[in-house]
Amino acid sequence: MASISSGLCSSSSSSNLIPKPLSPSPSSKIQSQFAETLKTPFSGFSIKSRHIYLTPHSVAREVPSIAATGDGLLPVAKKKGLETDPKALWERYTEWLYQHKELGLYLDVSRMGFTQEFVEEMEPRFLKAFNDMKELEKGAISNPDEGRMVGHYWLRNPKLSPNSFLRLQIENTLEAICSFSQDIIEGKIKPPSSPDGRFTQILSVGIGGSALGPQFVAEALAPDNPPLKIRFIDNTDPAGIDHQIAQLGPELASTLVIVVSKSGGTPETRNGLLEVQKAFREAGLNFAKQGVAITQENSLLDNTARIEGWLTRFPMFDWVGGRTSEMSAVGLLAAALQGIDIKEMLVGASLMDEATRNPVVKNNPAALLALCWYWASDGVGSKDMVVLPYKDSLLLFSRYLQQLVMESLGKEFDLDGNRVNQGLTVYGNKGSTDQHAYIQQLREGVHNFFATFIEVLRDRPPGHDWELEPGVTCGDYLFGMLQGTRSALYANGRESVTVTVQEVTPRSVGALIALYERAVGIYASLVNVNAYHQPGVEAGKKAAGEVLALQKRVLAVLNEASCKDPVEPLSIEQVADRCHSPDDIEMIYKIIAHMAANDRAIIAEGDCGSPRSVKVFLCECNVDALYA
Ligand SMILES: O=P(O)(O)OC[C@H]1O[C@](O)(CO)[C@@H](O)[C@@H]1O
Repeated sequence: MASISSGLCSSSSSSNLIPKPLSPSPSSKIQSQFAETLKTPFSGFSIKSRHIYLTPHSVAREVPSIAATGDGLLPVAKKKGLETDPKALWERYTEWLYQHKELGLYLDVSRMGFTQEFVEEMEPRFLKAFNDMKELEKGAISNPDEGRMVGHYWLRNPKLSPNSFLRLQIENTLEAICSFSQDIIEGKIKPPSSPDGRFTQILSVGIGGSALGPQFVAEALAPDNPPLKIRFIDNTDPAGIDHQIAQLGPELASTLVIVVSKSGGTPETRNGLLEVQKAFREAGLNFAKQGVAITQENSLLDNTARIEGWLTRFPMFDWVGGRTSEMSAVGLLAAALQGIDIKEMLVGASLMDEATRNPVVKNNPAALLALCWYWASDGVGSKDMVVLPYKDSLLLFSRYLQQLVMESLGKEFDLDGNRVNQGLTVYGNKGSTDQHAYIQQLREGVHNFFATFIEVLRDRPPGHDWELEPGVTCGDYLFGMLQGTRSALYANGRESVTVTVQEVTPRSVGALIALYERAVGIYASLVNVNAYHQPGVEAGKKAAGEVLALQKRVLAVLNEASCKDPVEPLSIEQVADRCHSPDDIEMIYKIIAHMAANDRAIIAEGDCGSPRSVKVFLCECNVDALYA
């Protein structure tokens, strides 16, 4: 059982990786049966020969090298211009391996096929990118469309802030997060009607950048028995919301609800809040005494929380974007309440920030990543990035990166107004689980990706490992799967990057976040797009608003017909005409089908499968609405 790190806001050594008790090893009989079932390791891909052949009674034998095999597919790598000679590959590996000693982090780009000429050609662009990042950190308006500074780097090093006002804001907020979480954990701030007088659960309501970071960090770092457990409402799916509330059950009384929205007006988050407030009312609880808001000053949410007298409010700064907000109150409050050492996260990020300011590409891990992305995708997103963390606790890293990378880089226009339709597609779950899902296609199918392996060297807390067959632990298999997949992909011409950390700790997670934040910033400069706005999301939001406005008109028309005596069922065409929206007929049909599926409309004739035959009226006539 892992215990929580004692000083959640201390910057001393972490970690939540307190050794778990040793689980008893299976009896020797079970062990040998188990070993039998594992006789053919790595059967999911074709590494039939390797230097060390992992069988239950392994004997090192002379076999062809992993790098040089992959089922004899080496020529494919060669044809694709990739280095294939094992010695030359080793040379390339050692020459390009980036190491951050203090963080224990490595970046291996040797399995990307970029050439020296390419690196040299990219030099001027990198010079510009480094300069852009420097200006950004100094407080330039690096998000020109929104007229905003971009300051997530200041969050982990407030001294860098362009003025002392911002610096104080950051420091005070951190201070407030630490003392508030301490008070909650120690029971100094209590829920009003909980029997044992302590908050036990967090319900975090937010979406996108206001959810993905906290979700990733909770999964990666929360101890097995955190002081407060966390749940998320990150959608406007009523069934999903009901599920979260039902799971809390009577613990709703000891749930701290954190509502997170930078803008304070995101509809999904507002809906989540209203649903949760309803659940509180129904349970006879006072929401305000258990509610916390994280939002920009004077936003709708901020004003609501202030007027209703919520427990407290934390600021979200104008100059921090949602997808880079993990080190702001958005990520830190939830993490601290779960007993995660947030100062260690900040130290990790700050160390990485320092390293990624290095103006020499080879010595700058974020620049190296950006170089690889550019190389693999021709600087136009022609290949996808598949992120494969080989560690269960990092499962959500790929989802987190998906927003960070795709919302930042996926842009129609560049900074000069040219239509470029830029982007870099990111997906992935975790290894070796994905070995048994989609890696088949990665190795042999359409070649439209490059991979990023995330490797964690420490399998388990020290002293807890055991050999499930002679000389081999469970973690060795995970390691073998990663290395084997990397080799097998490469042998078939599929490039990859490997990021290695020693352990999953607050420090390494902070560093990983900072590494990718900077890589995105640099890459955006390389391809000349604004990484810090998201105009494309607005189109969908606007269209959603229009659908809801149309639904109100449909309801009014149907209500009028349904209040007649006798009730007048209407065809879809009639509804569209009466709404003065004949061109929206398809949407009107969908609105009606949705209402019918939710018992709010009655299909009098026909069925939803044949739209033209449908005649519809409402379940109830709303007389008040007639005169509204
Ligand atoms: O924190 P907010 O303002 O609720 O926004 C949530 C998310 O919505 C977006 O603005 C996109 O719609 C993201 O960029 C952001 O992370």
